[in-house]
Amino acid sequence: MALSLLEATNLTTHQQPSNLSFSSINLRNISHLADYVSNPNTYTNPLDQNSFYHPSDGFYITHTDIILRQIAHDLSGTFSPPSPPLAYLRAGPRKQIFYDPKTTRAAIVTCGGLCPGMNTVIRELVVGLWELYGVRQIYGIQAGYRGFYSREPVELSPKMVHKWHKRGGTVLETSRGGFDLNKIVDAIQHHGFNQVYIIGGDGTMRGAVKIFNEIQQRKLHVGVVGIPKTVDNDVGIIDRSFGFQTAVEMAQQAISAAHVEAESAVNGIGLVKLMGRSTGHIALHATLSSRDVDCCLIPETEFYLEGKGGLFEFLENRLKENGHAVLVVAEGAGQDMIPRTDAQKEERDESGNLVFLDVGSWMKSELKKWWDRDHPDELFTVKYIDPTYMIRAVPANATDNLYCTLLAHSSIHGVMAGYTGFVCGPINGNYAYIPLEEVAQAKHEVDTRDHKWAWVRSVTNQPDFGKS
Ligand SMILES: Nc1ncnc2c1ncn2[C@@H]1O[C@H](COP(=O)(O)OP(=O)(O)OP(=O)(O)O)[C@@H](O)[C@H]1O
Ligand SMILES: O=P(O)(O)OC[C@H]1O[C@](O)(CO)[C@@H](O)[C@@H]1O
Ligand SMILES: [Mg+2]
Repeated sequence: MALSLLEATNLTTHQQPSNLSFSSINLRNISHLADYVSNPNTYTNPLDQNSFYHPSDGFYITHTDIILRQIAHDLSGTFSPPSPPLAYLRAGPRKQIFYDPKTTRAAIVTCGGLCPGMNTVIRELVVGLWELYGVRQIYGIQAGYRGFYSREPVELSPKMVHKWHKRGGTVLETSRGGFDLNKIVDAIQHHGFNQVYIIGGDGTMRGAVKIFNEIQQRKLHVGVVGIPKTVDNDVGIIDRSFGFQTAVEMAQQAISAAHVEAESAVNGIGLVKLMGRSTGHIALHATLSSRDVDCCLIPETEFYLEGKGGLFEFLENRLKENGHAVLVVAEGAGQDMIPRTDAQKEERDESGNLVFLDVGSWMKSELKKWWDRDHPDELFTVKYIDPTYMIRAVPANATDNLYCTLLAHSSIHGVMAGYTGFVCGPINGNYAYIPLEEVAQAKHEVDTRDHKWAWVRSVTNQPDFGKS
């Protein structure tokens, strides 16, 4: 929705800041309960009475507070960001809310794979709803989407969740599959939930869009918010997903171990497989942080093993020069090179995601075959480390914990203000409300044409596999 700036802000001309040079903005519309529930009641934000807050001028965020998606601009005009510039509503407490805390019943669910910080988000949703808004009916849905209709909700309180941020995983439990739209929305109605907090990855967000649409269809006074969780960092629009930094930090340990093993062997190769189904962000960031890596393979770039410019030639040179090499492979890399049986071609997990073969084991065996063929009389060692679940089944580090807290509180403020069908996340360091559908469709892949991937290649000196 493109609005003129004056329309978007309702400012009179004399109030318009004189140095504002955007003639219009593309402010992404966030659905609101008032769009389809007739005459919803409104209340003054209880933060007004909260002795810790003392809301002063500017404390409450208004519908005129926006976050711009694109903050880098080229004044020469060589690089043109989208015009009109994309903007999102800024997250934060609103003066007027659309829920009576006494009748608010919130449900929290976690879906998909684990990610550091899930428990922190749950904890902070509970504590935030309780302490900031005085909500007392807060429930955890167990075992993912299927838990809405197959398990009894668990009542949550600040006392109960007090230490959850110290624990990895999700105390509520999670699962894949089990998405039955009607059963889920029926259960939401049956339990009288009027706020639903959905923590999950791309698949979860696609499910959340359907729940939100169905709730609108049924004209229910129920707010739906998605809190993006993905250790792979593959959710688009937001700066990064929570838990990602923790995972990268954990990956360092595996890379260091692989390096030590490789260095301590004759012609030693340390091979590390890291998570990343369709994106190589963890592998890329771990490589850049570690500097022990000689080659990083990600799903976004193809590679080949044999011949000129191939991986084996590169490793051979590395072994000649240094006596050892470290190879990092994202789990989704090279999947089309691994032979699959017909049954394996069809294998899917409960959510319908293709089951990947273990690229690390395959690579280890290919490396051995190559060396035995080309250097039958020389020693050679491949040490394969697969820290897959170790990097995501840990509690969040301090930075991610803080991030989870702000994310949870910003989500609560948005829902209490009547917004629905949105995702909360940081854009250029500021928390914003983004339409759920937009996030469900956006994908965040490694851009192999940008400077970060060039850094990886310059740090490792790895081949470009015929790309340039
Ligand atoms: N297109 C879809 N429509 C409705 N529900 C979906 C859809 N895709 C996935 N889901 C449901 O969302 C839940 C989580 O999906 P999935 O297993 O793909 O994990 P995810 O949310 O992508 O998290 P991650 O991949 O980061 O672990 C599952 O219950 C799955 O059934
Ligand atoms: O074994 P699980 O629990 O299905 O999770 C594995 C998947 O989860 C992810 O971490 C995404 O959350 C992927 O990188 C990986 O393919
Ligand atoms: Mg996913």
